Amino acid sequence: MVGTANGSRTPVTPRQAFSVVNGGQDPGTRSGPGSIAGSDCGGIEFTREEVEALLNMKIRTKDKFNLKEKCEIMMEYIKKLRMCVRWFQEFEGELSLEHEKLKKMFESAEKKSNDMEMLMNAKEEELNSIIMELQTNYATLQEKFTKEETDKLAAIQTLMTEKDARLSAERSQASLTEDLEKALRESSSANQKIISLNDMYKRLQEYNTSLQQYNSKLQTELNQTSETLKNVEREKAALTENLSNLRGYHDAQQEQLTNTKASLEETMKLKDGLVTEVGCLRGDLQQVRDDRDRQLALVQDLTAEVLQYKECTGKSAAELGTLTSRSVELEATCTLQSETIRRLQEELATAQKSLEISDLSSVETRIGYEEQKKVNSELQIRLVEAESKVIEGEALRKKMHNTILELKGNIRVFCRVRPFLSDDGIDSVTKTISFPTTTEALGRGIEVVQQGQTHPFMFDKVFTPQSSQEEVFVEISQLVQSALDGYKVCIFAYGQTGSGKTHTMMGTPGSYDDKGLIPRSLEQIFDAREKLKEQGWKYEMQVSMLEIYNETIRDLLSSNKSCSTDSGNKQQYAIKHDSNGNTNVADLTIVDVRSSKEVAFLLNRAAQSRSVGKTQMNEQSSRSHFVFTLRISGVNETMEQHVQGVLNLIDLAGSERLSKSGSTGDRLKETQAINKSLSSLTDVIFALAKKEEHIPYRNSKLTYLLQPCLGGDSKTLMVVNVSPAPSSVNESLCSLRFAARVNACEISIPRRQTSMRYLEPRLSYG
Ligand SMILES: Nc1ncnc2c1ncn2[C@@H]1O[C@H](COP(=O)(O)OP(=O)(O)OP(=O)(O)O)[C@@H](O)[C@H]1O
Repeated sequence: MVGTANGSRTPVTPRQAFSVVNGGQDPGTRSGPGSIAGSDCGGIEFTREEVEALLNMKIRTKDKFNLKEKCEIMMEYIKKLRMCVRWFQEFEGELSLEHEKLKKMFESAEKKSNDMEMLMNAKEEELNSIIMELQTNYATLQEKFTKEETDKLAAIQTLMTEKDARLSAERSQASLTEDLEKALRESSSANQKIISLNDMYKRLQEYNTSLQQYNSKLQTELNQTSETLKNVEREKAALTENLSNLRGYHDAQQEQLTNTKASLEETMKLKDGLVTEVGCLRGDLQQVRDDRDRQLALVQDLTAEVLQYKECTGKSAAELGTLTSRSVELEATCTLQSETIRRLQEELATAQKSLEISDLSSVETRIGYEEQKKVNSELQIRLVEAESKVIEGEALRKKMHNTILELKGNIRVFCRVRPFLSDDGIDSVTKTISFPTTTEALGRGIEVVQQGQTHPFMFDKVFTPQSSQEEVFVEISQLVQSALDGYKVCIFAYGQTGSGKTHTMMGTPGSYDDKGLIPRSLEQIFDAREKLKEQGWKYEMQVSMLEIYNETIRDLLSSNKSCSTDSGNKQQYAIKHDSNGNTNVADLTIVDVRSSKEVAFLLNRAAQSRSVGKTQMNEQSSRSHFVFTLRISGVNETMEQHVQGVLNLIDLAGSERLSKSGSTGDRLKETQAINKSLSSLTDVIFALAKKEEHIPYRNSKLTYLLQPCLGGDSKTLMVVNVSPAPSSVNESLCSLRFAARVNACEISIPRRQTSMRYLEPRLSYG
């Protein structure tokens, strides 16, 4: 389409233009070219078809020989052609103008487009950075979204639970409505009762007031009891001192008694000798007396005979002489014997006198002995009383101490020093560790001497090398018991290699007296379970055991050996904590147990799976952290109560320094992993002590696993084991310093996990 000659761009359809050329006639209906109105072409336009039609037009006349007509038509045709040519020229000029204009427009458009492109590039860069930012935001949002999604799922679950609860509440509401109606019916009769109840209410109010008074009295008494407790503490100190005095006195009395006994025995021996001597003398005397009597009888017989002879006449003087000389002889013998008898009687009297004296002294000694015995038994009774008072006072102290610690939320720390071993070297005489005996520090203090300098420490309890496994267990038994009451309990042994951690936790295999805390705790728990049965409690127990070796969790109860490491699958043994502070380790073998024997069997199995390495320090040194977990779930249907406790018993790997362990190669890697996790433990403890906002639990598997025990609401006890060897003094000092920091660390107050509902069948880890 082309424009009008004057440049106006009024559109003209081809038919219009054609009709103008053909003088308003349709070319299809016309045989010749149309005549042009007017002499020039101004305002007339030609279409391509019209131009072609004009060029192809054949001049036909009715009469072939009528030249005039032919000439006129030709003239007309030429005129049209001229008009067409003029239009064409004008149109061409117009077109070139248009072309110029368009060219200019194109150039300016091109410039604009370039500008636009530059602008677009800048814009694109800007947009790219915005996109990047948005992508980062998107990732964060995605993360948040996932978290929200998880929260949402949890919320949905809670909602479902609440929905169930609501439905049951609705059901109970319906029944309550029924009850209400019933109650309304009863209310009229109850109204009458109200009057009497009002009376009772008044009386109750009075009772309440008296109770309040009683309560305030109790409060005062409590304050007094606290005061008394302080007094008891003071008394205990005095008693302890008194006791030690009494012991000294008792020892002296005992010694005196032994001496008296010895002298009594000697006197008795002397007396026996004298009695025997007196017996002999009496025998001799009797014999002499018998002799004398016999002689006297003989003398009398003879005298009678003499008299008889004297009377008789026929007796000769010789016979008389003989008889007289015999009688003189006999009289002399008699005198001699009388003398002997007198002497013997004198001797007897002396012997009797000395016997009396010895009897007297023996009676005196006996009286002294009896008195001594009485004093001794009195002392014994006083000693027993004093000891029972000390024990009572100690129990009270412990209870108060526990309460204070529970209120303070501290991690409790016990320290145990093992005895000297033959492997500790030749220097067993130098004493680097001592135990102060002052009232304040008795049983709680320990002092380490390093390069002439004494470093004192105080813990909740200090066990000397003489302390038995039983004594250690007695101190933790209450803690173990509380796992049955629904508390989370965590006991872990810390210390350098060979300091006695495994001995404390496990004991010596096969030795009954040397059983460690783990077997003793289990025996206590299973015994207590039997006793609690009488009160309607039913308990279910589950055991799991794992070790963390080179920052990798191993399932020690897994029957599939190839599955016992998580190196291949990151999801396996993943540690997860839920919002209730419970911990679960994915895919960990959990075994239901019914007796301590079953657990002992599992402990044996775990011991076989444990990785044990050798270092220069300890032939059987364990190179991994061992975590024993007992989950306890108790139900009391009568009381409608459910408790869920956890007992975590942990034997940590040795805390020695690299230089001391002398490790190389794989052992070095192990030591580094152990040190990493132990230093993470230190970081966590220190962050907790400083009450920092961020606690780096995730820095190691050990701390992440123990998160609820360290910063949560569990009862936690650390046993720091120490070697008495002078060669280990630096390590001992490090361990004790760490333990002191742990002791000062406050965690939240232990919370009992108890509910009226039934809990999940798979109990949580911690
Ligand atoms: N209280 C103790 N009474 C008697 N012997 C003990 C005592 N404590 C430790 N021992 C002995 O000391 C040695 C080392 O103890 P143990 O293996 O328990 O140390 P450990 O700290 O567990 O070492 P590791 O870090 O290598 O596991 C053992 O032979 C053990 O029997």
